[in-house]
Amino acid sequence: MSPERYQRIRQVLERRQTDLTVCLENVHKPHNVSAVVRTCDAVGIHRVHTVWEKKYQFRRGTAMGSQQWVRQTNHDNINDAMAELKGQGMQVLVTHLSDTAVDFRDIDYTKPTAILFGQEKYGASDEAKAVADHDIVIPMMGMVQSLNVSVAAALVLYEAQRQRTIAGMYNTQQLPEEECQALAFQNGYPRLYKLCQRKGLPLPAINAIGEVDADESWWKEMQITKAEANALEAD
Ligand SMILES: C[S@@+](CC[C@H](N)C(=O)[O-])C[C@H]1O[C@@H](n2cnc3c(N)ncnc32)[C@H](O)[C@@H]1O
Repeated sequence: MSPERYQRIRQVLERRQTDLTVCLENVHKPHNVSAVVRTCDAVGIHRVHTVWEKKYQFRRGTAMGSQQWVRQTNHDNINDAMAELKGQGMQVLVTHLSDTAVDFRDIDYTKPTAILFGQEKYGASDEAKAVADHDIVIPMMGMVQSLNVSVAAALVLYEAQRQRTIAGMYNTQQLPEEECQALAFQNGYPRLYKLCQRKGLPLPAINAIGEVDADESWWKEMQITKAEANALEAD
């Protein structure tokens, strides 16, 4: 990859917010999942959590679309997802149309936060609502009862981004360096990455100008030379 592309990738990864996440509960329409994940990337979210009950599990592994920059953790059920997020010290917010819900702009998103969005037709489950720290709502003034889930996600996430920008939270790298290097290699050298995975080899480091920084034995085990690797990626 060119030094310019590597710099751009670094800039993105150094702004990733590991303590802000989204949980999609049975959000199953591919265009909605893709749209939410795209917004997550734009806001700097590193990882998205998904829960699909049995009838939606065909979505596993496919619904994230082309968004290879945002990591995904899939949970078998909502209780596991909630337990993991709470265990990470996150405040859990459930987006939910209720009279007792808090206006989404009144929340402090600079705290470690997980925001749950519910199924397109039925919304969030009772289990999710029961363990949430807050129900949050985007006030509705018109005739329609609710927004499209990806629109709701964009509004809430950009409020989080606004608050975090003011707090300077995009100025400090949160993502561990090892994870930055792994993502840079995976996306900067996709074919080499696949080969490396197939051979079960450790991921190499990337140097300051974006080159693969591996020793001779790694190249030998990959059965490819640096020149061949460059040609492979250039195709
Ligand atoms: C189309 S809505 C589901 C509507 C469902 N009948 C309900 O009562 O929750 C799908 C998801 O979008 C989000 N959403 C849509 N409009 C919202 C609003 N005004 N406030 C908060 N969340 C909203 C929620 O995550 C919701 O679960």
